Amino acid sequence: MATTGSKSALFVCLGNICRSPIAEAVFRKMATDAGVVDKWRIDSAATSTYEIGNPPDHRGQACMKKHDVPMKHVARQVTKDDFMSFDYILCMDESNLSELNRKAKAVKNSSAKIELLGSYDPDKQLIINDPYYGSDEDFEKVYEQCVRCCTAFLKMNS
Ligand SMILES: N#Cc1ccccc1-c1cc(NCCCN2CCCCC2)c2ccccc2n1
Repeated sequence: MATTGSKSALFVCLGNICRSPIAEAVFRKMATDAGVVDKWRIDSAATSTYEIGNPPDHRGQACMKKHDVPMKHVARQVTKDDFMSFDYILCMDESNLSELNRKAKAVKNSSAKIELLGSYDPDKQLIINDPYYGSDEDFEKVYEQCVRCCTAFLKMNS
């Protein structure tokens, strides 16, 4: 049950072990540092079933430790209820976006705003690419993009 003035954001990617748990953790730290985390429901999820029950990728964990951002998550797949209960569903690439819009069509009263997280990037990098087959550098790029986008998103919703 949402209280007055509360908002909610669900970060989504393909497997919910690389990009979306990083985005969730970065946003939660920013909201905490801004003193508003209690006004937010923050979570992340996958479009796929690939990694359900698994922790974040070890490369992402190493990146977040390097930046002193707490990250603790167990991968889950997005549910029909998510489309009704979150204000924002923020995803990483066009494949996530089309998959989410397809799933939303099967939900009677889907009210979430489904957007690319990259649409908030002041550097206009619209897509946050999947680092699964990539390097530590690719995870660092995901982190930097999430910092820029989450900063703008929080500012816009404060
Ligand atoms: N798919 C793709 C893909 C395409 C391009 C770049 C990355 C990926 C890619 C592949 C993954 N797991 C390997 C394939 C999984 N199996 C696919 C067939 C069904 C049974 C599961 C990922 C796992 C977690 C997070 C991101 C991932 N991303």
